[in-house]
Amino acid sequence: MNQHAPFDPNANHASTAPAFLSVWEMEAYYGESFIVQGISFNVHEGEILALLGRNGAGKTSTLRAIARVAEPEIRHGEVWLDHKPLHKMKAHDAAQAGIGLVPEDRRIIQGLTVEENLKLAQIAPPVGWSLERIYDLFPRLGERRKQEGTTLSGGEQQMLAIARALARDIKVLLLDEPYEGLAPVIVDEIEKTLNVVRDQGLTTILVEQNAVRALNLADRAVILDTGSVVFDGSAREVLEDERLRQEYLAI
Ligand SMILES: Nc1ncnc2c1ncn2[C@@H]1O[C@H](COP(=O)(O)OP(=O)(O)OP(=O)(O)O)[C@@H](O)[C@H]1O
Repeated sequence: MNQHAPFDPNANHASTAPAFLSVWEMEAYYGESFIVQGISFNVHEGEILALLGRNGAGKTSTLRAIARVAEPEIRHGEVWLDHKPLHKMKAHDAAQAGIGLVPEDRRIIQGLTVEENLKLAQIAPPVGWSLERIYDLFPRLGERRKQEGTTLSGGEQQMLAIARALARDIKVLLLDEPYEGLAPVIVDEIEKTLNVVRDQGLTTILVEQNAVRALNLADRAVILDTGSVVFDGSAREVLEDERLRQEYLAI
């Protein structure tokens, strides 16, 4: 796309389905370091997009830029969510517009129970899933609703972090390495919940080191390498392309 052409959030960079979240020629910087180098990709409503690439490729930076947290700073390009210009917003407004970022460190609030963590997420409208619906999806959290959140196991804390995002009225879930450090059986449980979330129409961007797991779950994949998009297509295509897997994912 021409850099000077007016941006059309309905235009498609790589697919025929209408875009729900559009990243267009986004450049992002930490200070003077140019980390995300003018990337464009679309995410469609109700899909799981795996955002993959080697260490340092720029995956976390891309999620952070979309969520408009303090750094990295977007200095060129646009990000649109359901016709709203995220690139013009601060993190709080991006969250209000429907971004639900679950960072790698999960940020469970100390001194609060599971239920209090969830209720805190619902303190400002618009409210998302009810506690009842959340406990249906995550029975482990329902059983531990009175337990302090920081005393949960790593997998339970990851579930709480995802549940807390769902407790708000979000449109897109941004997950940064949700499987890190978790036993395969817990990863299975989290995958099941992500499938349910997709069935309910929510859109997810999944950044994950475990690329095989992510590709088996995702509908589409975008692969980054040194801050640029090197692949944008179906997840199955990546699984079937040995060269792509070896060159960019080392699998
Ligand atoms: N706060 C920061 N200040 C300066 N540079 C940073 C900062 N955070 C990340 N970077 C740099 O940005 C580049 C991309 O990092 P990023 O964390 O986005 O990559 P990643 O693909 O998520 O990597 P990983 O898979 O290892 O988590 C790296 O070179 C990293 O050193």
